[in-house]
Amino acid sequence: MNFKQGIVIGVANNFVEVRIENQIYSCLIKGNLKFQTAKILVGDYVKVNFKDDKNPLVESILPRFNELYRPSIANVDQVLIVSSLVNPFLSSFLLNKLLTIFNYYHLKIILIFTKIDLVTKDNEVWTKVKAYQNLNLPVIFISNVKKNGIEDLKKVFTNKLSILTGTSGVGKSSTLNSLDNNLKLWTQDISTSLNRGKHTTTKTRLYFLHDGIIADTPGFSVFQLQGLSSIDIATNFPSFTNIWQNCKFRTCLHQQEPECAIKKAVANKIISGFFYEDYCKILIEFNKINNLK
Ligand SMILES: Nc1nc2c(ncn2[C@@H]2O[C@H](COP(=O)(O)OP(=O)(O)OP(=O)(O)O)[C@@H](O)[C@H]2O)c(=O)[nH]1
Ligand SMILES: [Zn+2]
Repeated sequence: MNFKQGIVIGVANNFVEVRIENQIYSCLIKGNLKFQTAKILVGDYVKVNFKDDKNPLVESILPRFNELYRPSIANVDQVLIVSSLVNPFLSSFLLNKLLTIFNYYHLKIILIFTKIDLVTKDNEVWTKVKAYQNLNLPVIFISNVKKNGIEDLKKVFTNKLSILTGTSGVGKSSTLNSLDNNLKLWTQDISTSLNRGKHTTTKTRLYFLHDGIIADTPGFSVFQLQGLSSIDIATNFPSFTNIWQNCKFRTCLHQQEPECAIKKAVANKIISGFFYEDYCKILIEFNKINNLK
């Protein structure tokens, strides 16, 4: 038997692309794996059988340590959330949604603020940025124009599988290019090297640069907190951590309930007002979508 282990970097209808020792192979999937409920995901470690040189065959999936849906991806070490400070102006509403969902998944989060070259010292964005710095998450400021902060960024994703996410126009592609300006070139090489005719790969794809892996996952920008309950939002919202536990009721949604520790912390400015305002808006939106009210 000639087995090798690799990581799935792209999934198509009837085959997957697997990276094994710096090489990319398109592999067929063993029949019984196709019908399993736990389908192969990007990020999966798989065992590939090379007994037939032309058609390497994925024999089994190794156990996952986590998995996300929409986009589907397995074995994620950390999430890099990219937000621009200006152009477009930092959207705390979107950022807070992303933080809520990733807190819920217990993922390590790193905040990346781009376009620092466009922001003056007296810009009002700094008030919000300070509030994010108080969340005790790693924060990296970068400029893709002046190439500031890029070395710091390289360090955080070394030896990790990181998801890069953020809304349109915040500078995700520019950031990937700052990390490695050959990236675009050789990702094109990969897709043209697969001569299996027309195929539709899912949008999630892994890129290897320096000593890390980055997943490009456009799907997160439109997420609507699927899969979470209102209590999940109330307990995973950024800046509420370690405070909501003091609410009188375990099911407190921090609205009209008596003895709410979150509302008290907002009144005492321990939690910044904009966090609570965003939270209320997100809850209203969530209830509308779920037809609860
Ligand atoms: N001044 C300045 N402009 C930047 C910076 N980063 C990105 N930009 C510009 O912002 C615009 C959007 O950047 P992209 O990298 O395409 O953003 P994106 O997040 O990949 O956008 P989508 O592909 O739509 O998701 C481009 O015009 C970039 O040149 C930065 O650090 N400073
Ligand atoms: Zn409460």
